[in-house]
Amino acid sequence: MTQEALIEQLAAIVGADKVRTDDDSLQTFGTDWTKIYDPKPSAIVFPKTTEQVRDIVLLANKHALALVPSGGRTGLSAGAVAANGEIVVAFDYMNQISDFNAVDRTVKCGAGVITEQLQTFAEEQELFYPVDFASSGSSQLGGNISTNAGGIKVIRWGMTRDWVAGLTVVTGTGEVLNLNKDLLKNNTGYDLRQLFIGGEGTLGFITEATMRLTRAPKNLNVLVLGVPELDDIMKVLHQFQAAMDLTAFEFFSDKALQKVLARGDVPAPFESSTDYYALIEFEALTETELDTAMTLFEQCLENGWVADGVISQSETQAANLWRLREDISETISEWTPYKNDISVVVSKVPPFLRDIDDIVTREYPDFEIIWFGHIGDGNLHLNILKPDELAKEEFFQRCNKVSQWVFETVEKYQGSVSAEHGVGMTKKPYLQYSRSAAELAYMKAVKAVFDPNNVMNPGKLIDL
Ligand SMILES: O=C(O)CC[C@@H](O)C(=O)O
Ligand SMILES: [Zn+2]
Repeated sequence: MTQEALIEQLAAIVGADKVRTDDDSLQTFGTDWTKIYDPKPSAIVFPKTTEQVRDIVLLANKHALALVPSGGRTGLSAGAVAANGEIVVAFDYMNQISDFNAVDRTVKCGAGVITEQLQTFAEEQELFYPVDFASSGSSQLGGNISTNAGGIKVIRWGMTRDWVAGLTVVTGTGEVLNLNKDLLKNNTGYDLRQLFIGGEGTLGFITEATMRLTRAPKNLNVLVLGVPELDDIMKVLHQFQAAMDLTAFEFFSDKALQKVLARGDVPAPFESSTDYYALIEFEALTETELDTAMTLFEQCLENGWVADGVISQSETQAANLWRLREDISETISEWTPYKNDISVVVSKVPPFLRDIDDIVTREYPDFEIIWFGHIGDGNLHLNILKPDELAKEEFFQRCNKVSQWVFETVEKYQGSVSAEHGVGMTKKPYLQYSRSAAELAYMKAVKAVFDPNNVMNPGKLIDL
């Protein structure tokens, strides 16, 4: 099909004003935050309804076109990159929130609803949508669900998967499915909803989701502790978790902190510095929780695990302490980092981290290495920063070589090569370190059932 005919056919489905081919739009909507691949889509289309998405998918099947879904484009694994002339299906206009049900504590959201929009809506109902991350202001629910996004509160409230009551999807054959009917209990066989959560748009596109809401936490307190030894962070976690429920347990290195502080937006947590820091958040419904936290802090000091610490005295201070952790990713993006988002079960974190740290410090003596992440979930973010003088291609080539050893260690510890960022294109070559050959064969077979003509986000997650 000629480009002209393609635009005409797309315009017939969504209207001429909802198809864009100008260079600016192609560059913007053709990529995500990965910065590795150059965007090269052939058109951007903005459907407004599930039926329009279905018609786009049918058109793609008829003419062997490739479709890439696009949400807030905050992904870090190139899951929403169109680098091969694909048509980008952008969900920005499908951003309605409707059908709030106070009894069921559910609400219907278009795929293009922004995470923060749902969080604010929940607050207005005196409820809470707990999945949260630094990109909440721009990430969209369709993308969150397609990557099963995690974030900073997983230790208490779980991943996006845990909040999806029902889904409307358009499969790769153009079938519209309403999955799970928002039921809490539904044991009628295979839960197809779960295949689309974390499916990265490779089986079909999510157009609507019913999301669950919950009670809002009260009086959240934030504690930042300076921890000289990496291993001791896990001892601190264990000590706190044995005595109280935490809403977050994060960590970051001094190198990460120094980068954030250098921007001058937030003050240092305290005067002394240690190699690592733990950020702990907990709900204090009464004074008792605060007293418990203070006692635990003192015990950690006495045990020599912690050298210094601060507890938030106001919401502003709590927000500033959070920024020390939450601003890291955006701050270091200036160095075109090579990203790893790896996980193991929590009990294996200390030896796993030591092994990986040995590999990267040995193999990258001239590179800056930044550790941070959701250590309470066993999820570590390892970012290698590109030296200014090194070309992007050479830098990524050197990183790819070391990746193999990193992922062999992930495999040895039975961990995951992608904890919460998804697979996309960047982690696809390494999937076999986390998934067995038999699993991969089943995944391929599932892809073939839902998308036999390989029109849905081809080249991502798994190849047909
Ligand atoms: O940039 C990263 O490596 C992690 C981004 C995000 O998952 C975070 O936890 O801040
Ligand atoms: Zn993260």
